[in-house]
Amino acid sequence: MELSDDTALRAELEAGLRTLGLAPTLADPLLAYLALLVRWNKTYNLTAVRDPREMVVRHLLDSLAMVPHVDGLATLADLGTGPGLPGIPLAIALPGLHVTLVESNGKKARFLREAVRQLKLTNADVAESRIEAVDRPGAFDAITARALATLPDILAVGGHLPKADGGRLLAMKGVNPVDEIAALPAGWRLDTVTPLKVPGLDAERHLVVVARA
Ligand SMILES: C[S@@+](CC[C@H](N)C(=O)[O-])C[C@H]1O[C@@H](n2cnc3c(N)ncnc32)[C@H](O)[C@@H]1O
Repeated sequence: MELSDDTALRAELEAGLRTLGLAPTLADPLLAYLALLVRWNKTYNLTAVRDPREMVVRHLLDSLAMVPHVDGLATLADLGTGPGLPGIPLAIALPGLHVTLVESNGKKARFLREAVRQLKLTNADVAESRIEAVDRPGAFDAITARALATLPDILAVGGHLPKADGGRLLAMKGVNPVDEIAALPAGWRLDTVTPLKVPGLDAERHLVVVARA
């Protein structure tokens, strides 16, 4: 059965989208992305999460919980995006946002290019590169990263990418990372820490926003 025909999966995704205040019509492109991820994951090992139902919560809805914090930005770089998380769900939900998916692993980058092409995501591009080698200083309103590194380590490799005036790091974290916040490098300050409620997920989630000092 095609994933898009799995009515229980679709219902769970649509309910989650409603809870997040997002249009249930996003379920179609999101399920198309999920189908590609499930198919490629069999041979490419893109994510350890293999159950599509778990992917809906832990990948799609978790990424989309960021939407209110990204809405209104023009450019976002998703650092160490892996199979496109959170970047691809964000690009699907926010057509006015341009997302650059940064990933150094060749297999994952190949999947990303194929996903961008098949999903016709005109607002996303793939940078197959080490983050620290992305030569676009100050090009982005914000950078984001999920499951990549500590806040200081993310800034060490990607701190050159947010724009000089008002550029931010929006990091998805589990528990409130107080030790990482205390270790922020010079030139950066904590802006906000917002608990996120991901539909269907009990685990703690936080969005940490770090701004240029
Ligand atoms: C644990 S995965 C997380 C993937 C995704 N963000 C997620 O939440 O599922 C970390 C990813 O970052 C990539 N990565 C780690 N360091 C990197 C670097 N310096 N430059 C580019 N990609 C990097 C790895 O190849 C891997 O795909």
